[in-house]
Amino acid sequence: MKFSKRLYQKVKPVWEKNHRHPFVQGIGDGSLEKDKFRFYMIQDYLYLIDYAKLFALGAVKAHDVATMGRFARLLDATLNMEMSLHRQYAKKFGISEQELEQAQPAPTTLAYTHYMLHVAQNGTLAELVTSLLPCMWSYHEIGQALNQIPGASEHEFYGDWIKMYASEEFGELAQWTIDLLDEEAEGKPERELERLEEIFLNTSRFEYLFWEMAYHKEMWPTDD
Ligand SMILES: Cc1ncc(CN)c(N)n1
Repeated sequence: MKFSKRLYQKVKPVWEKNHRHPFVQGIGDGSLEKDKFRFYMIQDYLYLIDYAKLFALGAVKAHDVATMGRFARLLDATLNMEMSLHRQYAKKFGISEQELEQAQPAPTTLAYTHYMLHVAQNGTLAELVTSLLPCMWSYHEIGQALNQIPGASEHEFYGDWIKMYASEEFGELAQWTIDLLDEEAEGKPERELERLEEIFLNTSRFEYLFWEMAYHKEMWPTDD
């Protein structure tokens, strides 16, 4: 069995909870309150700034030029494809790019990105890829599921979000990352595979916390 399949089975209950989350369901049926999406979009923009850095670290840790090139492509796609969706939504909300970048990260955003950056800076290439994979893989899965709901991808507000994450282009990037992890995991001792499982579970749990944070618009408990 491919290692990615083993990981998928391990986190299935968490990913199912993500699919059922009211924020995700609300995007799918168009009922999500816009102020929740606005909060999410700003936090997600900050999240993606740090997330993009993981690909730069991946290029540093890559063993060959072809893999470096793939990480460069992922970095470019994050900054110029995925984040342009966020910039479009920001425009709809009347938020400038400068305001977006100067926003304050919520505790969950900070905790999630800092966990991945810690793993990426201190761990192996396999650990780095494992930490960033639930983000890409689970969003593509969610995008595809929501895309099956009649009319969802044509929704005047949330349709663009669904189309982006369901897209073939996004799916190819996710698949390349899955394949890289399967190659990197091959021949590793069980002790190291268990460490990868733990990382994959942690970032899958962070995905759930991120939906929760957005749904409840969670910031620091005090304003100072
Ligand atoms: C929190 C989060 N997780 C995943 C993705 C998809 N790259 C995202 N934009 N934001």
